[in-house]
Amino acid sequence: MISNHLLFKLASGEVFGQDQPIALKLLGSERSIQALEGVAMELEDSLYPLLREVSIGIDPYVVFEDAEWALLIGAKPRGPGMERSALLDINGQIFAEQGKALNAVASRNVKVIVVGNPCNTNALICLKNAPNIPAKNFHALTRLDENRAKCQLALKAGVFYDKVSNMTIWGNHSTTQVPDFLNAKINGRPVKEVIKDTKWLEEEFTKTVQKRGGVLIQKWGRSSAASTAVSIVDAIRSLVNPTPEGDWFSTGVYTTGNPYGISEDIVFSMPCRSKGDGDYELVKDVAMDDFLWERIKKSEAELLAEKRCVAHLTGEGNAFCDLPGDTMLPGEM
Ligand SMILES: NC(=O)c1ccc[n+]([C@@H]2O[C@H](COP(=O)([O-])OP(=O)(O)OC[C@H]3O[C@@H](n4cnc5c(N)ncnc54)[C@H](O)[C@@H]3O)[C@@H](O)[C@H]2O)c1
Repeated sequence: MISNHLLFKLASGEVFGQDQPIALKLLGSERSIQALEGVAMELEDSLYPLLREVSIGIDPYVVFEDAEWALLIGAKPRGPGMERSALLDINGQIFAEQGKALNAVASRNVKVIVVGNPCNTNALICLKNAPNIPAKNFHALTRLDENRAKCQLALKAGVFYDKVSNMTIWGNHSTTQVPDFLNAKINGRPVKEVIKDTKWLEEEFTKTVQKRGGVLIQKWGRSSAASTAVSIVDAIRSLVNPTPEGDWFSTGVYTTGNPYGISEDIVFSMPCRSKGDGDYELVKDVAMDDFLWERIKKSEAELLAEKRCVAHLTGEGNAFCDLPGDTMLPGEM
């Protein structure tokens, strides 16, 4: 569903620019190969001037050859009654295999955006299986959460979305994620100066962002494929265009040497900036208070537990699953 929205945006030039020809290599599974053929036919029939190649396959070692960008979306949804630990294992295996394939055949400078859930831990599994590609090149998509948070703040303040900046999502792409209203700005002013309703900020806002995907599924009977595709476009564009002065974006990145004291060796969403060269730097001077830090620690604890649960897939010994409660993905209720 997500890919079907995204592919047409990629082919149109709205992501990498109108002067950038593009080759799309689509990885499917045995079950989805017919659907893939259908999508490829639709892409061909759209006569996009920038689209120079569409190829499909089910072997990541073939499909990922020389890839410059790997958008890892395919994964299994959590079925009724399935434990989060089971989902971590089933989908983790997909990302271990894809990490190995990227390591073997992709461009050495490939940028990887993991969308399939649980995306932070899948990204960690993927990068651990790709030791010859810099860990910095791997992202877990938390941009949809950022966009949802901006939308809620704009609605509450009665301003247009583009007036909301400096929006960080900290942590895991799950219901422990932390949308940061301490550092976000509206019209360049701290959110708390513009929205005086602290109770709303502390209680309603965070909950609304965390559960937005689940509410959407309940209403529409399917997940947020279109807005997720838009957020993948935003995530890529943030890496290939310079970040506006003073602003930043959120993305799940590998923690190594972060100034905030967040555990090393996990994939954690944090504020980042880019020069527009595909790379990024952490924003290192974001303010913390107890309320923010307490919630960040909860998301960190969840990610550390997820990591222990997939140790067999990251090459770190035997897995031990002690997940703190059965937290949800944002698309679940
Ligand atoms: N990070 C985010 O913000 C975010 C937001 C929404 C959804 N998601 C996640 O994105 C994923 C995809 O969502 P969707 O709505 O497009 O689901 P979908 O079920 O419509 O599509 C998933 C596709 O993946 C394919 N697939 C399964 N295993 C595969 C494998 N090993 N290799 C290649 N392809 C494989 C399936 O055949 C299917 O076509 C889910 O895991 C969902 O939870 C993440």
